[in-house]
Amino acid sequence: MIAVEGLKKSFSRLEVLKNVSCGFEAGGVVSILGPNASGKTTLIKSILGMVIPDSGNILFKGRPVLNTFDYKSYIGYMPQIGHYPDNMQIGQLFKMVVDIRQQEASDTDLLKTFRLESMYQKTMRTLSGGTLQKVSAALAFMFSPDVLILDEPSAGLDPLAAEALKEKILAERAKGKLVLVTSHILSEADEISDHILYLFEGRIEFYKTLPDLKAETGEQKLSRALTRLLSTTPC
Ligand SMILES: Nc1ncnc2c1ncn2[C@@H]1O[C@H](COP(=O)(O)OP(=O)(O)OP(=O)(O)O)[C@@H](O)[C@H]1O
Repeated sequence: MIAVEGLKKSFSRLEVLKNVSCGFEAGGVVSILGPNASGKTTLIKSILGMVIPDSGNILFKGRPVLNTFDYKSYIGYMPQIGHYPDNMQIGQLFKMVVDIRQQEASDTDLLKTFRLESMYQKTMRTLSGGTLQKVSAALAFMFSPDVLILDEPSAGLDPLAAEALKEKILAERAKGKLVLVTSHILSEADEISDHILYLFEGRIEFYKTLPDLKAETGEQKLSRALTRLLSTTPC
């Protein structure tokens, strides 16, 4: 579905992605893990065309994405922190997105689960951080995209909302969707992931299936498997 080939990106003199190559297939959840500043968000923003790499290629369904836009309609993106117009109401935001897409929402599960419809009159600047996250999540899933890219999706969500989002991710994966998730919450990654991609200082330290990772380390939990595997690498 997505191929990343020899991706390099620097911000001034800081090399953030150092020759990253990986592929992501449909029908699975890939958790992109790694310490702060290891390049996780830069990698997903490169896939989304929000960061322009210095070199390397990104292919979506076999076609290079650089300077193209169409492929983005197949991707639902939930940013780490959603930025929306301060004075816009939640209802206006959803209407605006539907108008821009010229397409009715085909998946309103999270709108209902998070009871956002009852908050349509609230303006974005009055929302709590967690409610903003719920809005971002509902938007990401709204048009039933083939690929979901979720940047620390449960950060700031209350436990029930985080659980609901996890269930939604698993339901979409069961439909054959590809879900890329960055996270620092290992228990959550343990429950939802098919693959773990671990970035360290802009390089892929490893990219393995979760069962392989556990078998290789002899551990049952992802957190312990990572500790064993990365005992010489700071987390
Ligand atoms: N637009 C930018 N300009 C300058 N530096 C940037 C920019 N975007 C990211 N960086 C730097 O690139 C490095 C990697 O950032 P990135 O957000 O990809 O890390 P991350 O692995 O997602 O981190 P975290 O786990 O903290 O979210 C950091 O040192 C960050 O400060």
